[in-house]
Amino acid sequence: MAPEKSPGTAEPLLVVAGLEKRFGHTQVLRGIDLEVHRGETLGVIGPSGSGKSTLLRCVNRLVDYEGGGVWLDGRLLGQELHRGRRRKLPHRRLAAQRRAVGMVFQHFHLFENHTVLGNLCLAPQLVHKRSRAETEAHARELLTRVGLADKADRYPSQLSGGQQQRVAIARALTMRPDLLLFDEPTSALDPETVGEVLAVMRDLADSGMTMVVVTHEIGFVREAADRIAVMDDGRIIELGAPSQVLDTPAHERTRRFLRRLAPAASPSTPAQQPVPAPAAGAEPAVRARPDTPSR
Ligand SMILES: Nc1ncnc2c1ncn2[C@@H]1O[C@H](COP(=O)(O)OP(=O)(O)OP(=O)(O)O)[C@@H](O)[C@H]1O
Repeated sequence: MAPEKSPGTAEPLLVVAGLEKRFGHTQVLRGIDLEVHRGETLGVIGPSGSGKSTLLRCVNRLVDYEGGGVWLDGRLLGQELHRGRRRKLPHRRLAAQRRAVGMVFQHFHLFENHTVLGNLCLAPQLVHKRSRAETEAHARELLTRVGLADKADRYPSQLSGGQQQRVAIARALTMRPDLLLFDEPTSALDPETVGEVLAVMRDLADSGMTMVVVTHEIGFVREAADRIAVMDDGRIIELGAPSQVLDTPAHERTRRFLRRLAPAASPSTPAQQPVPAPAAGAEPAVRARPDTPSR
């Protein structure tokens, strides 16, 4: 039985303990234990269907789970104790908790009939009730951070996929989240725009944002992640430093997964060229997709 208070004394920002998730009769998560510390970037890799996206969706409570728990900054997310039993939080309190966890999806989900600036201002204006000027100033600051200061008045359809995803990242940041989750943020992009999105993510990681990144971009996690978790069949089978997991994997299933990827990911191949960080206010340098899974 998972504890009601976050386990351990090191006070990680995110604690996942004993997480179990089923879809119908299919057990998708089989007891996930995970801690992510403040400022840490955790990469999550693994074969298709191993439960990576479901893990993220349980963390930000897009889906319910059957066992275990998720704690952010020591608080059990989405549930409360009532007469000694756990029960779901009322919607309003759940929504408030969820704001602390930003999420960037594979698809950008931008509002097509709003400008880039409008997309960034919608949620903060509704939720924080800040002045329009203050919200816009923060949005423009974030657009500069993702290298799109000059695109504030464009509509999403006027941007490339990579630029739209950078807007989606900036939008996630408007709520000033404590934790940012990325669910395969580059897998829907044209190869030529993948690098610019990875560069923005790298910049965020360097700035101390706490991030969990589900990705097949092994070159990115090798460089940018502090640790990598390998998922297989609903379990974390391996967790460690990128060099340890990618170059000397302990688990045969990790070795098999890495062998199926492009050579750049395979154990004992040299690290790739670093992902360029974007200069403030400038378009991040574009680079080719570092590796593509051969699934
Ligand atoms: N809403 C759902 N209803 C039923 N089954 C689901 C649902 N979402 C996911 N699954 C199943 O859960 C398992 C894990 O899916 P999940 O998307 O978490 O894996 P993944 O590791 O992220 O895969 P991929 O790398 O292909 O995105 C799969 O067998 C999937 O079919």
